[in-house]
Amino acid sequence: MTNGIRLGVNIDHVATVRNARGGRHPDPVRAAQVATEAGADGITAHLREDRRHIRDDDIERLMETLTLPLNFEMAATAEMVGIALRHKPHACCLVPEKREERTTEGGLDAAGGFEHLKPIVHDLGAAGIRVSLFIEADARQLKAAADLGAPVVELHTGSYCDAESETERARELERIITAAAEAESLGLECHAGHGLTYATVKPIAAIPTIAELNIGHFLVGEAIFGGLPEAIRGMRALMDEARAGVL
Ligand SMILES: CC(=O)[C@@H](O)[C@H](O)COP(=O)(O)O
Ligand SMILES: NCC(=O)COP(=O)(O)O
Repeated sequence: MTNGIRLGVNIDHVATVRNARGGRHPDPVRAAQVATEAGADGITAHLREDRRHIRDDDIERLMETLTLPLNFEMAATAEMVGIALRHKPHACCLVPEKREERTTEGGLDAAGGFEHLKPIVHDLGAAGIRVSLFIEADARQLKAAADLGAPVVELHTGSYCDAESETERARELERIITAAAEAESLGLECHAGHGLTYATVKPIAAIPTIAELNIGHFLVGEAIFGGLPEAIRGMRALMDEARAGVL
């Protein structure tokens, strides 16, 4: 951990490139090793129900070889809970999934899905897994996360990153700042992620109550041009600058 904020590197889209051709290259588990050497604080991998990027075998190999904490992103389904309970990763982040979406649209409806989520959060927590809920920066969802007994929330930064004007981006940032403060007052550890880039990371990393950012797609894209270690080190440097007040 550096300056109080951790960088979790999401390796999903290394698997997207591999799966475009089949076979084994590029290997997301090798990417996790490279990320470890480059100073990542954790590795995130999302086993989608349709297995479009990360596959079961990747999770098995990560659990065997990884020296960093694994943040296992998963839908709140019986199948995924079974996989999580078998592997017991450091953390499970419950995310919403739609078959037809290109990427994770919006946050988990922790309030609307309270009764469904309650036993899942309980069972994962009872197995010693740190449960996180990937939610929108919204007071109702934060309250539901706290009432569910999840120790962690991850705020979806997609709307902030995709904002089409500076006014809209400022409004989205304000929502995240307010939610991060609310999370702290509810006793929740606060993470954030989705769509973050060199251009958008600093205002989010500067929020003092955010303990972790999970970043993947942009880093994998940058790796094409300058290598994965350089991309990770570049992101790490921006996060550290933001934390030190250099915006
Ligand atoms: C939940 C989330 O934000 C990530 O898992 C991530 O964006 C990579 O997976 P997808 O792009 O498949 O949503
Ligand atoms: N939970 C967000 C994540 O792991 C990374 O999202 P992205 O940077 O790949 O969009």
